[in-house]
Amino acid sequence: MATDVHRPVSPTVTHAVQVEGLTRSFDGRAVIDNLRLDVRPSEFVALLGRSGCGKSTLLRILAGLDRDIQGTVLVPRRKAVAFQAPRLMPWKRVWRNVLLGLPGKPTRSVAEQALTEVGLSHRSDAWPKTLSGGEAQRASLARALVREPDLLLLDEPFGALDALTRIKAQRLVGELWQRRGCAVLLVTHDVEEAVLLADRVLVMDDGVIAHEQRIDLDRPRDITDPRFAELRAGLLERLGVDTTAEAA
Ligand SMILES: Nc1ncnc2c1ncn2[C@@H]1O[C@H](COP(=O)(O)OP(=O)(O)OP(=O)(O)O)[C@@H](O)[C@H]1O
Repeated sequence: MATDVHRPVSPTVTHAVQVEGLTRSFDGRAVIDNLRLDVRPSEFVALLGRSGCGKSTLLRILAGLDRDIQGTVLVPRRKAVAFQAPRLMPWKRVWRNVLLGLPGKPTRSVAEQALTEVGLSHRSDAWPKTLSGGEAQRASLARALVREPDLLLLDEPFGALDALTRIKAQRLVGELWQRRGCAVLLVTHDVEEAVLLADRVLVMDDGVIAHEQRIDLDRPRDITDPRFAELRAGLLERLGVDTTAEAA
């Protein structure tokens, strides 16, 4: 019999995420089908996969936003999620958005600290509509950080940003991860981003983790390193992208 367990675990255990036999169906179709996934504490894992393969569904389940599942999902109590759309409340100033939903009565200084960490303290009093795309995304990251997560779930957080802002945001997330030491699960469409940031890249297909690639390159990573290009090409191939034209 399948178990339905979605409970927080102590962050001192050997896993930040432990998923077994996870199945999620929509209208009788299993989008996630008996999936197994382990993420170690402090590990940075990137999740790739063709559009519609179930990446966001998996992330929502890990975030506790979808509990209509079969299987076992163990995640830390302290977790936070940031989505592609920053989801800021337009009627609250940036610092109040950062504290939104936090339990207790957090002081402004808690928000200020997180905003400083993402380089946005100068926009603390601003209204969300006055922020640039990159600033709004950093506010969203600050909102995740004030939760002091043991697990940070990122769903295409840089997807809507222009190329330069995206590079800066990627660098920021890499720095935050190294400083905070939390586990990160990053859903992305960008293979280069995955190889740049992750310890391990997973490729999802047919409702399971179909492929796993460890990235054993020193940090900060050099995208001109031939080994970087090799890993990138291997993953693109796994995703069914023909890279021969690129190589020619
Ligand atoms: N609430 C829902 N009701 C019905 N079907 C859903 C629901 N949520 C997701 N699905 C379906 O589940 C499948 C996986 O969706 P999901 O958003 O997880 O994919 P994804 O891999 O994140 O896609 P993308 O990369 O395009 O964001 C899709 O076929 C989607 O239509």
